Amino acid sequence: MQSIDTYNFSGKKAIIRVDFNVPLNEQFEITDDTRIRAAIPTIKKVLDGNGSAILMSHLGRPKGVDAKFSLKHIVAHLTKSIGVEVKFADDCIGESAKTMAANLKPGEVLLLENLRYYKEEEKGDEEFAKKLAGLADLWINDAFGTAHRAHASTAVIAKFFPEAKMFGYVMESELSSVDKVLKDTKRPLTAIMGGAKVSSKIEIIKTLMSQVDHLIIGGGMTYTFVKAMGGTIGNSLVEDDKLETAREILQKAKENNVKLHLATDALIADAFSNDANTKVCDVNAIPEGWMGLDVADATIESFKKVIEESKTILWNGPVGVFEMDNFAKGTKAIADAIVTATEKGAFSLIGGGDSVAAINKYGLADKVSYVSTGGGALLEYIEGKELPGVTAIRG
Ligand SMILES: Nc1ncnc2c1ncn2[C@@H]1O[C@H](COP(=O)(O)OP(=O)(O)OP(=O)(O)O)[C@@H](O)[C@H]1O
Ligand SMILES: O=C(O)[C@H](O)COP(=O)(O)O
Repeated sequence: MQSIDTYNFSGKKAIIRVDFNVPLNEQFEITDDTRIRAAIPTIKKVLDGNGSAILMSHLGRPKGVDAKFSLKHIVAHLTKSIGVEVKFADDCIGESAKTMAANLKPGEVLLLENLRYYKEEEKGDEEFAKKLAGLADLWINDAFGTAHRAHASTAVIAKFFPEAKMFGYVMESELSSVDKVLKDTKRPLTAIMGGAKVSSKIEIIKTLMSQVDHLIIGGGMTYTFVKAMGGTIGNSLVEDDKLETAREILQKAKENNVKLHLATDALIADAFSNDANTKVCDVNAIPEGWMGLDVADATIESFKKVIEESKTILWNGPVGVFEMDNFAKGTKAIADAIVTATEKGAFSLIGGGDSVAAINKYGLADKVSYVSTGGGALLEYIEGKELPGVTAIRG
């Protein structure tokens, strides 16, 4: 396996798979550039070694060519972040990309247009991968956020670079940070799972039950558990077809001696709006027409205590609708408690688009041990699944 630290990039063109799938607002401005900032050291390493960098990524889930998903929206921001003018090819394969790549000089950077404008990317098409590979001398995979996808640019392309493929620094640090949580765990290990994607996350909770000491359930996830235990949840978010899974998890917690912490009180609202009427009530007794949108004070206190006594912390998913100021208190309190634990020596790992957005919003990203660029990829890696983007390099 080649290493980015020792490879001689001089005069070479590196095609780097990055994950620049960043959130954009209506004006196409980047609202969280964590993924771009993370990729800079890899790009600079190539440039400083007298090589040139061809960057390729997807953005969103376009169905064919769609200007809304063009990577041209990030060119200016990227130029500023790298400190080198980024050239842009309005196609990722074809004549323009080929010519621009061929003319690229050492120290220069070229960004290719959205890979997902071609359905061949997600299909893992070999011919498409070959065309991408033809632009460069070596392949660096630095797209941890997309490492769980077996796509042309994340995995299939590897076969065209048997002797010249390597991880970038994002991949290296993501894998070693997660490995640290999984293998070298200081206990107690606490996982905090919140957010809204109950069905995709409840399965990973099942796996986590054999790894964690404490499991804190927050956010929209709460109400599927409360209902499974016979509580009344009003109009709160719930996934009825996961009630049985929730019961299995409760049972597994008992068997594995995992301390499962569920909210006891909730801040409820009569509409999904920052202006809704609110009140605090017992989490098991939410009236019809009301929904739980944040944890309330008693829960915050008990969650805080568990977090602050933990030695390893994994956080995925906010515990309330933190985008609305009136329902952000719980998520802010969790972030603060994680910072306190980290200051006391705990290792804290934060992953998932909205959890990372929350930690950035509160200016606390530098005060936790590791902020992951992965959402789904991080969860799949923790679950113990093989990531195609990792296998493509490591074999
Ligand atoms: N009680 C709740 N009811 C409804 N939505 C909630 C509740 N609590 C949190 N949420 C919402 O959950 C969303 C985030 O959920 P999500 O599962 O996507 O987490 P994430 O951190 O982005 O992880 P990933 O990137 O892996 O998807 C936020 O938009 C937040 O408003
Ligand atoms: O945001 C992500 O999780 C990655 O960029 C992967 O995106 P995808 O879920 O559309 O494949």
